[in-house]
Amino acid sequence: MTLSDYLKAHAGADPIRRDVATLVESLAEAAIELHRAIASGAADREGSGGAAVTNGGGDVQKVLDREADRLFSQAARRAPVAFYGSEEQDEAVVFDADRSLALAIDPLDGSSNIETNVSIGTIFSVLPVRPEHRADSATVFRQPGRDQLAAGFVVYGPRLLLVLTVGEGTHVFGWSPDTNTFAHAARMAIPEQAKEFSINASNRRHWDEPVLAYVAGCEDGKEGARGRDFNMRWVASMVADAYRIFLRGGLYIYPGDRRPGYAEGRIRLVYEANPVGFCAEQAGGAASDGLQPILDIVPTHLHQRTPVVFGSREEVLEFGRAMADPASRTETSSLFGHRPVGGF
Ligand SMILES: O=P(O)(O)OC[C@H]1O[C@](O)(COP(=O)(O)O)[C@@H](O)[C@@H]1O
Ligand SMILES: [Mg+2]
Ligand SMILES: [Mg+2]
Repeated sequence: MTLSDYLKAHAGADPIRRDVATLVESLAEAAIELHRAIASGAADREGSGGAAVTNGGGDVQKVLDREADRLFSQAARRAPVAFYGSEEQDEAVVFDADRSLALAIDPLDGSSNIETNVSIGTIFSVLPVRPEHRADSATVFRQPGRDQLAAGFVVYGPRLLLVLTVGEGTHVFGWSPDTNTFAHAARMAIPEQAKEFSINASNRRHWDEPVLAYVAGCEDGKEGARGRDFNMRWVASMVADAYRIFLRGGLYIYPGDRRPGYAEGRIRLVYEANPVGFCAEQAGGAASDGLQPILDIVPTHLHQRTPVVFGSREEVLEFGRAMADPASRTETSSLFGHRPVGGF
């Protein structure tokens, strides 16, 4: 089944679902274009002159970040998108407030890996536009992730893959260069148990006690309280870590830490944690900020950061227990260190 067939079957005669189908197809076309740009060596030309630019989040924008933003912005404009909120633009852009959808997007995820030929990606979240949003465009991206109509991510790796949920499970589609189409490959089911964890351990000295305690438990392996061994992986492209975790289980953790500006970690709620969280839940996994499911958080602004942990359901719960354990808690600064976890 092609992506197009899948979306048509989902949409039926429902006008909003048809709009979602049009948008997802348009994003998939832009992803193929970006894949071609990456494969052609555009990434190798990084740093070939021009002043460094930073986006609203303070991250350095690379040439490919801007090119990805241009491609997906055009794709959204061709589809029934009213509001376009991108990691690469300070403010949301209004295309036509009378249209039905809002798109929040991380056009290029894993930018630090661009020139190293490691998998990078695109993450997107589709939200409804209700009458109250038309008067004040800022409010449309304050909807909780639970309200998403569709979400997904593209992996530009050895294969070009699209992971998608429209609220009926999470599905992976693989692109074929022969037919130039995405074809359904599998419905994803994240294994309940994790054998791997993913965290940037170079930040260990900045972590709070509960995070230190959880990671120590994994590292202690069979000899420790967990009674089994864990492997560790960190690609530094969330899409690549997420796809591996969706396939074979595991836990991705980006906590708040004590570095200036990192009290709420690094990951953006609206266009990174929410779409991946929706895909994780729809694949039988879980996603939390340490206190509540990611999808229940009501965002305050487009570029808001959040601590995040997602992956195998049992391991997300286990992480939550470590966060709530008084024995591992101290009076520290970051969110995971302060907030009781559980009930997610
Ligand atoms: O550099 P760090 O701290 O390891 O963070 C890596 C994380 O940051 C991200 O690169 C953030 O995405 P961007 O490249 O879109 O800024 C994630 O993909 C990744 O998991
Ligand atoms: Mg990103
Ligand atoms: Mg990005």
